[in-house]
Amino acid sequence: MYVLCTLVVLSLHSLFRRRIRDEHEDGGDAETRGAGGAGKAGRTRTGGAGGVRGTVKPVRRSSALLSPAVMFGARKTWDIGHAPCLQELWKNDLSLDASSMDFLLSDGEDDGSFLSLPASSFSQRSSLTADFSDTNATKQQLLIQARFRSEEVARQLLVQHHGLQQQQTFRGFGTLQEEQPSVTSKSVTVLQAGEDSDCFRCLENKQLIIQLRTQVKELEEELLDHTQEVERLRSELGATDLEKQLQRLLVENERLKQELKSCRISEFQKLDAAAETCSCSCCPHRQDVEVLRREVSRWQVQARQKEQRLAEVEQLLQERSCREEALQRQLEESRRRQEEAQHHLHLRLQECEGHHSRQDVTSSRVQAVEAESTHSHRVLSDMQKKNDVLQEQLNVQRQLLRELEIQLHDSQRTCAQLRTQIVVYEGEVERTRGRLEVEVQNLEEEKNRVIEEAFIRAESEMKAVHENLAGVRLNLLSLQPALRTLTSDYNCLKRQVQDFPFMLEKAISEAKQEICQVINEVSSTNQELLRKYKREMNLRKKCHNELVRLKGNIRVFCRVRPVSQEEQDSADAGNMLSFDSDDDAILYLSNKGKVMTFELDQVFPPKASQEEVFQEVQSLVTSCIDGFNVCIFAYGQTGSGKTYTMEGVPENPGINQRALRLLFLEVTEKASDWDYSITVSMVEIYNETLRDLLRENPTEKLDIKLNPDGSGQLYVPGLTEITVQSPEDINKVFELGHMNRATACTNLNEHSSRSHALLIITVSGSNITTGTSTQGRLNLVDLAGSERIGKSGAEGSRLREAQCINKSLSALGDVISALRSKQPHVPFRNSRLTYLLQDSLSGDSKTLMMVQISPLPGNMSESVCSLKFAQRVRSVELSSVSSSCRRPENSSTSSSPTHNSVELDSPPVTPVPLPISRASSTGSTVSSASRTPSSSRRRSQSQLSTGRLKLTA
Ligand SMILES: Nc1ncnc2c1ncn2[C@@H]1O[C@H](COP(=O)(O)OP(=O)(O)OP(=O)(O)O)[C@@H](O)[C@H]1O
Repeated sequence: MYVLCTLVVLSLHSLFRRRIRDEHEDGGDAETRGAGGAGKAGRTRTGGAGGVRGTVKPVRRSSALLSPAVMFGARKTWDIGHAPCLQELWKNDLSLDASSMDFLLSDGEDDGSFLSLPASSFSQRSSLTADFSDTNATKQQLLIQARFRSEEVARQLLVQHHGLQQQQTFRGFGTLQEEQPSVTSKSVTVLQAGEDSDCFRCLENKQLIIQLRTQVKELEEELLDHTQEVERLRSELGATDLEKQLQRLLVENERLKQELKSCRISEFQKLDAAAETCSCSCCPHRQDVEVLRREVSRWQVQARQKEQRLAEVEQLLQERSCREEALQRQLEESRRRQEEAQHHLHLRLQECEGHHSRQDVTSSRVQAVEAESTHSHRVLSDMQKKNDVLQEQLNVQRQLLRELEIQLHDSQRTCAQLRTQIVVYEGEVERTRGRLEVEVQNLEEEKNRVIEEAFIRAESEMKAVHENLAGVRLNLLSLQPALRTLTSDYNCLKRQVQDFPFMLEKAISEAKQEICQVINEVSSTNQELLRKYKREMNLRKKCHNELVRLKGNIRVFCRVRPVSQEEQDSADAGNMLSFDSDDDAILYLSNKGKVMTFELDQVFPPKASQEEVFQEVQSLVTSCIDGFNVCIFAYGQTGSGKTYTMEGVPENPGINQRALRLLFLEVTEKASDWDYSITVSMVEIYNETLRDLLRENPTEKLDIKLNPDGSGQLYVPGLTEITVQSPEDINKVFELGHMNRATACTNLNEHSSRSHALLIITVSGSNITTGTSTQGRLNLVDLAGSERIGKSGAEGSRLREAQCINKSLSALGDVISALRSKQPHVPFRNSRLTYLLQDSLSGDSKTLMMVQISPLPGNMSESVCSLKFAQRVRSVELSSVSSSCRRPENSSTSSSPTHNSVELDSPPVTPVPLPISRASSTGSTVSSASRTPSSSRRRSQSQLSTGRLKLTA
């Protein structure tokens, strides 16, 4: 019966619970439909209860689903249907996770079994769930407590239902004994009583449902109030002290940051203002501003580092605060559980004791009933068994109580440890806080210091800026009148600019007229200057000509070569030649006790250098640039130094190279006004044959012809002319000439002394300004050595060479004599040499004969001959016959040389018997035809013998 009643009660309980759950689900769904996740949680829980009721199905939930709002819709009670499972779990010592715990908490409707959980419990549940993940030990502990609680609640429910059944049963038994004493009737009564009881229970259950609903609503309201209250308290009280401290620090930090930022901004603004005010590069404040900027940037870097450090410390503090908070929550939870456990244990103990006392009462009643009925005996025995079971349960409960006490001790110990840990953490937090405060203090001091420094600097800067500003204002005040003046000027200029195009046009036309006028003036001035220049040039030329004329168009120099070392060893040059220390134109020659005096234009002693010789020659060379024809030739016996004087040696060049260098120098100096070109030709006359030494085939003979252009000039057809532009070109030309001369003759030395070598330099110039052009020619001649045939005893080809040489030299002497005596006829055609040099020996040409003398006594006779020849040439008195009277031979005769004149004017073989009558004794008016060689020779000899005679015909 008891079992039947229990089953009925349980089925009713299950039915009511399901109905409540359905109703609650309807409300919960309505509530959680908006909450999404909560609705899902409710559905999951329902499915679990309706589907697999007998198994523990873990459902994972997030901590968000455990919020009070969500938990409100799914109020937690102990599900009695899970009791066997819990027991089984307990027996198997299986651990439950948070989801299993959540699953085991389901709806309930019994007053006694209903475990009302306030909102604070729900809120703590989230922390409980969070604590599960902290440590396994804590989790296990909480699971054990949950098991205890579930077991305890299940047993309470069982006991309550059981007690209710017993009471009803006993009440039924009483009624039965009063109305129907028989056992059968008792049974029927019991059944009737069961039906009444069912009706009663139905009504009672309905009331219970209504009460429960009312209670649920009240609890909802209460929970809502609690939640609001908690929120309000939290907002009022704020967080814990640590949180408050942290918050305060954060606020302080923010404030400091803002302050620092504002200080920086103000400082930058001040600096920028100072920099803008003092924008000039030379302002000394600019450097200070730069320094301040650098310092501020350095402090910014340091501030950033401090901020980072502060953030790290804040983070650390926050972490520790969280940890401390978690520990505090853990401690609170532990305390709360401990109190709950104590409370439950106490209640259960009381209940057990009450139950025990009730059991004792029941036992006494049972014994009384047993005495009346066997059935009662059976019931009594059952009750005794039940009592035994309860006794056992009581023992188990006591055992559990002891275990719980042990657990309580453990919890207290854990609590103490946690407190110690909290104290440690608090100390650490305090230290960190102290450090932070010190750092914040330092930072603040640093910040204040920087701000003060910056402020002081900014103040000084501002002061300076203000001063500058005052100065600028003063300047502005002083500038205002100037500005007014400038404004008026500007307006005036504006008007002028507006009028500018017309003015410009007018000015341009005026300028054009002026320019035209100036150009005309300049042009006329130029014409005048050109005219004057030409006149001056002509004057200069006339002066030069007059000077040369005064000096003589034909000048005779004498150079005595030094005695070489070998010659000094072999012969004594002694006193044969001597010089006048007062007059450099006198040379004394003692021969056989007689002293012969020779007066020339210039005498160069052996010690005279090439440079000294050239200095006397260079005026003639420069005449060539002015358009004069110049002829310089060296005359003398073999070995007297002709080649040395004309060509020189590489380390000491002679007249040829120096003349060309001088020409280049002069031409370069006049390059601004004149455009000159210099051409060079080299020819050789050997045995009256003309050869071009700059040709590829130098053996080819050349001819001399009259220029077909009608100028009356002679020219050599096919003669090579090389334009030289530098001294290097000259060297190349000389090398080529020497090479060809060597190619033409097998015995160079011998041949070279037996031929005349001519270097012909033509200087053509045109004046860039005037357009006038000039052309001058410089003939530099290295004559062959004169030789006395009788003395040398030459024969054959040697004799022919000597005859040719003497003939040409004699012809040269005749030409020079004719020129100096201004004879109307000059026998140029008597030899190839004179014919070639005709242009350079006639007209305004200037001629220089360099007579080379050997100082050796063995060459005395040749030296005397040469000197006599030079003396004779020089001593011819200048004629007053005008140049117009002097006509070249070819101007009156044919262009080709006539042998008649050669024969007529040809001198004797040796230069010594030069026809004196032709050369000097006849005078300028005497014709060559009237001269008698014998008389002139005698006269000359007599004059020469005395050494005093000067021909002054
Ligand atoms: N002024 C001088 N100073 C030094 N040495 C000289 C001088 N004059 C001539 N000599 C030397 O005398 C020698 C003969 O001179 P050079 O050959 O010039 O005579 P030359 O008259 O040209 O003979 P040739 O008619 O046979 O050609 C050379 O060795 C030369 O170096």
